[in-house]
Amino acid sequence: MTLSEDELIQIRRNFHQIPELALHETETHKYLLEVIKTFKQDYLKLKKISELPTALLVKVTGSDPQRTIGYRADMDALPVTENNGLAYASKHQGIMHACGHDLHMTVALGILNYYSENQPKDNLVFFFQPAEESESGGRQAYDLGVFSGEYQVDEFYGLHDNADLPSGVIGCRNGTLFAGTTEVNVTVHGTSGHAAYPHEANDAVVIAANFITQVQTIISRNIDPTKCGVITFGKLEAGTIRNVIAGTARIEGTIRGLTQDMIEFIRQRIVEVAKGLELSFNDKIDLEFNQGGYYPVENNPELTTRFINYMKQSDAKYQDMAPAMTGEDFGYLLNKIPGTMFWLGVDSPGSLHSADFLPNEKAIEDGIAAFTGFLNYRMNSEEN
Ligand SMILES: CC(=O)N[C@@H](CCC[C@H](N)C(=O)O)C(=O)O
Repeated sequence: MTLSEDELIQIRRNFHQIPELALHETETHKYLLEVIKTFKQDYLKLKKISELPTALLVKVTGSDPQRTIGYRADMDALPVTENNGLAYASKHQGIMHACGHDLHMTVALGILNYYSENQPKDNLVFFFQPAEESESGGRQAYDLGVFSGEYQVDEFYGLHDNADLPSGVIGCRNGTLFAGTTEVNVTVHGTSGHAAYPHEANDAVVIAANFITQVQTIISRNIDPTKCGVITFGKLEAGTIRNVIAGTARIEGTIRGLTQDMIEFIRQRIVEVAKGLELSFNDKIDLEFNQGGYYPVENNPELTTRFINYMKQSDAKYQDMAPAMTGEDFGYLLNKIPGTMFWLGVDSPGSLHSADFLPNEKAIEDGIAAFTGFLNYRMNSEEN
């Protein structure tokens, strides 16, 4: 049975109530299986990955396959406490689908549901991917070799919802769509002591404050203003009480650039700033960098031109986009397999990753219609 709009919205709300952090998506995985079991099974084949147990691959066997087309939907949520007063709010304290992966999975299920009823010409592989926000689930799956044999994918597609685009609008661009990112962890080792005797201690809070301010000058003073770079420290922890000088501080952040060269440049300058602070404060600063699979998201020219041309002449609402500084480990998959990532507008009052993120659920149907329309054209048009 084809899922109705109300059923799809209910599915998204069910996902919304059970958000789980990267690599812990067990309830989500179980619910995905529950939903997929209600679909007609004739053309479907499910594959689990023992080393990545929350992931799920679903193959739809084509009637006369020329190729295998992959579609990825990410599954994980964020450590954010929801602030929307919803009847279907998160049941998991302090965790929220603040990046819309509940909606991504629902769109994927809608597309899968359609092709479970209407056998596609080409083979399709749906990849429900854990750990997009951290831990690089896409990269892990690829490196485990899951996209091989009958799950080998010739071209890959995936969407991300966009809070600022009108609901249902498809946004895309050829070339770089998203930045590459690298996670950075900083541990400042000072010496603790009494608040009244700062000269006998080495205050890690003061060093951390200097580190953060100096590192921000990399963006404002070291990079060409016409090129894009971002450094954000989203987490800072130090100390235990007001009258004890903190001996250590821990800072966690992310650096971003539209090219790998920019990421490398920012990384190198952070190392230099840390060395300078070690000299001036006589402390020790440990740095850890981890790019994982968060490569710049590079859309394939040929496939993306076809995708954009289709969207422009179809019933879909389409908008050309500038590159964004969001990251995605779909960048790793697109580095290995050609494909296209695109935005789906959800017109949310709160931004992505905020406690107020609230996508317009009407976008679910629009996303399904736009992408199934594209797939039917890709698979059946003479000129392809
Ligand atoms: C779409 C989105 O918001 N993605 C995340 C990806 C995180 C990458 C990595 N963990 C990092 O923080 O650099 C993003 O924050 O852009």
